[in-house]
Parts: sequence; structure tokens; C-alpha cells
Amino acid sequence: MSGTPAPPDIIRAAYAELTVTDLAAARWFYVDVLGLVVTAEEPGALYLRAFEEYLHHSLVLRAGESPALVRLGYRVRAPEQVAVAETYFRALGARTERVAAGATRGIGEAVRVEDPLGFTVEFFYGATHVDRFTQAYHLHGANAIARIDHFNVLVPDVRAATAYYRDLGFGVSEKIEDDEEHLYAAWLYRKPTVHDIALTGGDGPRLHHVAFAANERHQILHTCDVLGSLRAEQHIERGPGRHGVSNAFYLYLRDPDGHRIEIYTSDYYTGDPDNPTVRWDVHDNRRRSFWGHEVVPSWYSEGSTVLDLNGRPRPLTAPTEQREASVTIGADGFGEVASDGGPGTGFKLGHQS
Ligand SMILES: O=S(=O)(O)c1ccc(O)c(O)c1
Ligand SMILES: [Ca+2]
Ligand SMILES: [Fe+2]
Repeated sequence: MSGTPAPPDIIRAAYAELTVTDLAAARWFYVDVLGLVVTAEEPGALYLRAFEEYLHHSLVLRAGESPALVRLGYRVRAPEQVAVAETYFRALGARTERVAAGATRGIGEAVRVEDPLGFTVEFFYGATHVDRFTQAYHLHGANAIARIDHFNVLVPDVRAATAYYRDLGFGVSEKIEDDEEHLYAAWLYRKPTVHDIALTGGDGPRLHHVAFAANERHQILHTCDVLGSLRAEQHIERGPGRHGVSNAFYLYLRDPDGHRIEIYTSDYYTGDPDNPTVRWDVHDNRRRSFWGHEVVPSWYSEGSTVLDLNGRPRPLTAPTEQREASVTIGADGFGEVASDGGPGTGFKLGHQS
């Protein structure tokens, strides 16, 4: 649109701040089990990073009354992009708040906005540099996590949310549609991988998950073994398995407060300007699990509350159109297997029900 200010030059999804009701339990989960590195620790907050990261943190856990997403943080390409972001969101009529360096420990001057989807989002450039443990193998556990990869959020209108992120300069790598072109989910990127943000249709605004990337599938499998050994396997919600969308190998965990964390590896490069969008049909049972178990209902229905700039929980809006979980044939991922070559006919030989 003419007259609309230029969007900020966003590099990538950079950090999330979550409130947790028991910081010690969260520390056990994210540090003792997942092996994230403690950059800084305060009586009411933990600042964590993964082994390849040199910015101060990619996850802040803050003690609070109830579990929630405080904010999502995107890094922009230069200090002056913070003002560009402020101008852009003010032109959208969004509430913005400029914060000084240190408003979040380790993060420089930033602008926080309440975006049109109902999420509180921070745009920053400056951040304290800390040790990068890429080759500190003596510190890595066998389940070492490399870096933060993406956010996934629940929104009632995926098509509108996709348009909002495309206006912010994100490309669409993959999407799930039906033959009436209803958009059930979309994956969008700024860094040259499958996504920095994914949009999942559902009551929103809610956080669906924060995803970290590991370098190797065996590191993800080791997390499963560690949880089994600790008699904590109930933290595994979905997977391990191979995604259809993104082609990544995945595991979904629920932390002690129910926040969903994905550990993810081996998606693909999307950096050329003509990177084609992959379209999946909602009736294709391999879209979410190329192989692996069916998607558990909680994965479609549950998410974390989102706070506004005043720390108040956001009320939810339901989708106006039908939900993916009600549309797919059986349970996707292995509910039915093709027998005549067409999708969704025949039945898997081994099944639970
Ligand atoms: O389950 S999906 O294959 O749709 C999927 C793909 C990539 C992701 O990061 C994800 O969370 C979920
Ligand atoms: Ca590998
Ligand atoms: Fe994900």
C-alpha cells in the first residue's frame, strides 16, 4: 500500500520469554534434562541459550503466577531497524513501547509491540555477546541443542495472519490447504530455513510452541532416552517422528507448566528468492507425520496463554471456519494408508484403536 512505512528488516526468531510457576522445576527441565546453558540466573528468572548461540539468551524463564508467553523476540539487522519497527507498527495502529537497553537483561534498546494478531513482540538488535560453545564438546550432553529455530502460534484466521507476516517480508515455505483453498496452517521465514514463525489454526492468540534445533537426529533420540531413564517420559507429547511439512525430524515435549517445546533437526534451505512454496492437502495424512505416530489431540487443541504489554492474559477468539483436526481423515500420520495409490484408502495393518 502506498504511504505504508517500510517494515523492519527482521533477521530471525531470536528469543521467547515464558512465565513458569515453579522456576526450580523449569530449571530441571530446561537445564538438567534438555541441557540448555545458563547465561544468567536471578532469584526470579533464568536466561538460557543453546550451544551454538553467542547472544545472551534465546529463552527467558520468569517466575509468575500462571504459565504464559510474555513475548516473542525477533532480531533485526541493525540498531536503526528498531526505530523502523516502531514507525511501522505505529502506522498499523498497534500499541508500541520503546524500552532502554537492559529492560531485558542482555538485550539492547528495543521496541515492544502488541501485533495485529494479539501477540506481544519485541524487535531488537543489540545484545550482550557471551561464549559460543559450538565446539565445547566436553560441555555438550549427548542430547545437545544447537540453537533456537522458530515459534509456532495459534491464530483463528491463518490467511489473515499469513498476509500480516508476508507484509513483514516473510516468505511462505509451506502451507496446508483444502480444495476450497481454506488455509489451515502456514510456515513463514526470514532466515533461509523453513520457518521462523508457523501459524496453526485454532483459538488464539496462543503460543503453540517454541522450537530449538539440534544438529543430529540421534541427539533428539537421546532426549527421549534421558526422559525414560528419569521416569519423566510423560513430558513427551508427540514424536519422535519425521514431519511431512518441513521434512524435519521432530520431538514435542511439554514442560512442567505445559508449555510446548519442539526439538527439531534437518529441515531444508529456503534462501533463494524463487524458493517454491510447498502445498499440502489437508486430507494428505503424511502432511504432519511423513512417518510416525498419529497426531495426538492435545497437539491440535492446547497452547499457552499470551500476555499483553501490561501482562494481562489475552482473551481468545475461535476460528470461524472448520478446524484441521475435524477435517483430516482418521488420525493423520498413520491413520490410513493408500492401497489403490490414492491418499487415505485402506487401513494401517498395526493400529491402537
Ligand atoms: O506437523 S507439521 O509437519 O505440520 C510441522 C512442521 C514443522 C514444524 O516446525 C512443526 O512444528 C510442525
Ligand atoms: Ca543428521
Ligand atoms: Fe515447529
